[in-house]
Amino acid sequence: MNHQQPQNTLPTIATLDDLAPLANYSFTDTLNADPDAKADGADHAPRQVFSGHYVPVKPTPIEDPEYIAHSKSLFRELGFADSLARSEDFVRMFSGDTSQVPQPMRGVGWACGYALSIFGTEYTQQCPFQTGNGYGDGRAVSVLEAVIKGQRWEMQLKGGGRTPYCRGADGRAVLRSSVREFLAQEHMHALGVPTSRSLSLYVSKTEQVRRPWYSEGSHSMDPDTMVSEPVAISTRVAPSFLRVGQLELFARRARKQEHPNAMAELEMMVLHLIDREYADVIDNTLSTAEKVVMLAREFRNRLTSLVANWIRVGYCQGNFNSDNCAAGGFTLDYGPFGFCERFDPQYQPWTGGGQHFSFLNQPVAAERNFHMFWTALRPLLASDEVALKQLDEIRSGFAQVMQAKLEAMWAAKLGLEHFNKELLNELGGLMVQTPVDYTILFRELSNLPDDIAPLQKGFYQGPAYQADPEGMDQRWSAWLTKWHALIDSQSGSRDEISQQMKRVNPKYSLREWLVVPAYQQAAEGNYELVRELQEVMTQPYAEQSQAVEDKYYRRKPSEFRELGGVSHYSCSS
Ligand SMILES: Nc1ncnc2c1ncn2[C@@H]1O[C@H](COP(=O)(O)OP(=O)(O)OP(=O)(O)O)[C@@H](O)[C@H]1O
Ligand SMILES: [Mg+2]
Repeated sequence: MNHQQPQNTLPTIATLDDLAPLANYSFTDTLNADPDAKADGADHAPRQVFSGHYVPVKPTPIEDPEYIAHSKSLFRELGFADSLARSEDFVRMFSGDTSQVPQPMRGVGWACGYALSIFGTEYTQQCPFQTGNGYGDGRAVSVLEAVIKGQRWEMQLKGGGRTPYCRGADGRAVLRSSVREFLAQEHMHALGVPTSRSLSLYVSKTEQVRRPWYSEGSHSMDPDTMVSEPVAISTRVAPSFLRVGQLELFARRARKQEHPNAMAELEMMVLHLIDREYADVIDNTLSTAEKVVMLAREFRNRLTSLVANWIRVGYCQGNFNSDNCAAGGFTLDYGPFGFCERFDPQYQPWTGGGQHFSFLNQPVAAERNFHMFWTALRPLLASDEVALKQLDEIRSGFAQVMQAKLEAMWAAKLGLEHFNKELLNELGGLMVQTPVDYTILFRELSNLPDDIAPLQKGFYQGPAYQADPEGMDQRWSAWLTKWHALIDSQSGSRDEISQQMKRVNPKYSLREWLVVPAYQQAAEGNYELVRELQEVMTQPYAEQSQAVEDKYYRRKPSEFRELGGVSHYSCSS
């Protein structure tokens, strides 16, 4: 993804009519539609989809939409005027009513099927038909592909109504989860982590749906009540929304020879992925076999960088299944995510997620997804032994590349030119035992403090610390002395090292207890806090004002510990 777009060009798109001529639908124009689909896109009941890459679907608009927010930085990058976000026809389209879009935009969008693997194991039980033919975008509907300033973007409504993949659910996203996803995507972008982006967020003033959730003050792991929540549509934007699970679906069909076109559909999908996400690094004139090998190498490169970045900023995806793993190597699906506060290698905010998807296990989870990706590509190289061997070597080298990226990341977080295993392990032990606030600790270290007093701002003081505070403080001091000795042996000045550390250790992270009041107030029609969080969290490395620091640069208050809906949550849909 291109994250370094010029920020200062004047807006050129002030109306939907300005945007319309840029529409260019490569996905639906080059790939296969489901032959059983309805041409008018009125395809809103669960059913099996046996072949084809997509189903044409008309989104279902939310009732009485109201503007909450748009991403000013994405608007700037796209050359959209800010006023567009509140204009009538833009609001209509991005709250799901595509019946009046100006041509050559199309009123019918599309949804895609995908397969699911959890931690490297294929599943079909989640499909209502037990075949895998009913699983895919159940509430995500793409409504536009456009080439803007030379770059192709796809725009997808989340919560845009039922599709054939809805599995009997309502096709909606509630305001709570939409606010979280909207804020998190732009926060991650500002953190320098590749991600789908947020375009806009609209809520319905009248339409609500019921969801299981936590009663006030509940410490239950699972939701203990049902609540009515307003529905919302957030639009997310990315070069494509192709997932590892999507390749898997076509590879499974090819492997089982489910229909005569299955292998051809797999190859089309893979070549389309290369066009959409890898055109800048994979030469279009190469043979398919050469392209596939390069794709695997480049995806390995992106995926390992991505996960190292997640750990750098304290992000836990929570449910890193292959269907939540974008084949372009960026973050996708901000449902069960969370940012680590009290450091715990096994931090996992999603109650349904399991330890295998916990914070520091994400490199292993990524390797499982990469394994499924590799499995899906292999059939395409069946007749080319040399290419197959290259592909297999890329697969087997994953752990080594991942390790190298992690070591470089930890070294950078500590301002070191070289990774030092012993130093990191000692620090890790202290971080767990104390325990510390992940963000605050590294940010305070970035000031290269002479003693541990500033670090104590991030101490939660658990039982081990309380049992022997002086002993623990001494261990921290001893560690700090060792670290300082390494820092001082390096070439850069202290000031340079500090500045560099502050570029990799954010000051602000999207703490869940700060997001909760924002979506609660939004449900009452007050969007101030959502917009304030958007401001603060899109400049996560900046010091910002004293008032912002006092409010947002804080350990998690103890009253939120183990609180349902704050410290943990069931899949937030
Ligand atoms: N309310 C709903 N109606 C229809 N389908 C749903 C609903 N909630 C989730 N799904 C579907 O269930 C599957 C698993 O849900 P998950 O929480 O991973 O996805 P999501 O957050 O909706 O989607 P995405 O991965 O597109 O961000 C997805 O395929 C999703 O489309
Ligand atoms: Mg998902």
